[in-house]
Amino acid sequence: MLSKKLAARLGLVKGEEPYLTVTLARLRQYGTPTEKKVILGGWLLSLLASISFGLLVVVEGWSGLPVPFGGIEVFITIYPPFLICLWWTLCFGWLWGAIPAYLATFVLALYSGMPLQWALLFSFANPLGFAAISIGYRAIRVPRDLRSVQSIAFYVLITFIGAIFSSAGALIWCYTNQIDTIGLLPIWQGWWLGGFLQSVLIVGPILFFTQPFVALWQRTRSELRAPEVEDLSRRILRLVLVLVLGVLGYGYLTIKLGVDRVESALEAVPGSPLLDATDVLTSTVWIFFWVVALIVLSIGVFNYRIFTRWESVVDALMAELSRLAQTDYLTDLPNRRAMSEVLEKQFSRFERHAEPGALLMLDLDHFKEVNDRYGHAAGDQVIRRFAEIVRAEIRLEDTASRWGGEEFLILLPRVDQTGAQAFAERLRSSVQEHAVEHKGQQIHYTVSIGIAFIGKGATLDDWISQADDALYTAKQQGRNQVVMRAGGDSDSAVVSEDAAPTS
Ligand SMILES: Nc1nc2c(ncn2[C@@H]2O[C@H](COP(=O)(O)OP(=O)(O)OP(=O)(O)O)[C@@H](O)[C@H]2O)c(=O)[nH]1
Repeated sequence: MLSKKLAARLGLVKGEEPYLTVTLARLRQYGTPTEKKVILGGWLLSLLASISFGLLVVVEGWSGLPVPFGGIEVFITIYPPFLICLWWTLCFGWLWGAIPAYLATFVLALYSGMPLQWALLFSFANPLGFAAISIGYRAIRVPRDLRSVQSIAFYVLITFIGAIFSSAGALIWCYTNQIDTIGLLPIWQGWWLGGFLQSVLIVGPILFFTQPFVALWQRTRSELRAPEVEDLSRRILRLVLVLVLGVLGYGYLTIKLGVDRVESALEAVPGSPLLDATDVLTSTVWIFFWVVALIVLSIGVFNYRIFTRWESVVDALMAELSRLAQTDYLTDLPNRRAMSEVLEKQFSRFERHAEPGALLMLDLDHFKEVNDRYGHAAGDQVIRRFAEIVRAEIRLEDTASRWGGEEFLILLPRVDQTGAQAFAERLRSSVQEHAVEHKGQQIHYTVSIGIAFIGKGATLDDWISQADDALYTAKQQGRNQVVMRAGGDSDSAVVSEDAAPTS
């Protein structure tokens, strides 16, 4: 996954404002009484208003305002349920808008005499448009507050696509009302244009004033949000498909309905020289359409390929960056920052499941002398060799880190005192036995080890400082030895001692 910060800075896919959707189940579980009252009450009111307005549209015969568009008079529909439900979709999530939109249209369709099976299908038109819009905002996380060029541009694009999908209802409406393709053109044009204009001119300003408050509230109420399950490239792929289908569907219907209209008009004048010219024109328009369709498809595929490539490059870079930030450059062991995270996890496992764990603090003895006598490069080599020995000794579930300078910290989870002691002793003697060769010289060195166990009531810091104390005792007692300290117990026990020269 992409780093949030980086992607936000790029302003491309994970902006500051993800499409936060509130789920009903989470609202019931985690919502405050006021939130439940305001949101559920508001939504139920919206549902009632949508159904009532939907019925009014049919009862009052609001068939749309006639407006000249593209050479014909189209009937721009005003459909209040669309406005209300689009707002809910944009601010709370698809289901919040889709359910009232579906029910409002369903009641309207049945009232106007549409057969049940067609009404069931017809009512999906607006939810379909809303789905396209929410897919868009899920993939491209531009804010919905319409306070920037980017935010407005995306809103206009995605509501256009949403309007095209929603206008699928016009096809069913005309079919069930036996309106032929000639009559379908002005209705369909008016349907999508109406949806689009309502989105931009009415819902847009409402969104401008309300969305910042909704977003602010949603940001602070993360427990109400639906968890995100899909990865980014799937979301982008869905958006590309929706855009391609929307644009092609729009182009296809516009041309098909326009051409049908011309052809039927020409049937009335057989033998007219216009027929030939129209044939040429329609064929040309269709060729143009298929060429554009191919171009739109290729651009879609191409953009998706660029995106996935970019995402995998960024992912690899981020993984490498995070590895570098967590790794010690000299030994390749986890560094102090990484080890601190591991320790916190182990400590919480101890607190929750009383899972035992031993912490070993190790320090190379008289290391200053090694540096002074053989040089800093030799000292580095000793540190590297020591890390190799540690790596060879630990199990898969253990974590060894360079805590700083010539100090190391090793965590042995699920280990008892005997096991920890045996491990430390093995390590200590292995170091003693393996001299480091540097420029033909044998450098002998030793290590002192302090062990501490997690104790009840102790904090993580206590645990680390107990290991440190044990190490200090080991140093005090002559170095090259292991000192173990049980959790919470201030008594330390020397478990091994084997003084040895450092060179
Ligand atoms: N070569 C090298 N030396 C380092 C590195 N990090 C720390 N040191 C050196 O390690 C030495 C640590 O010295 P001290 O803290 O005095 O401890 P010591 O000489 O090991 O003595 P005791 O710990 O008491 O046994 C210092 O000279 C540091 O400069 C490193 O990455 N490379």
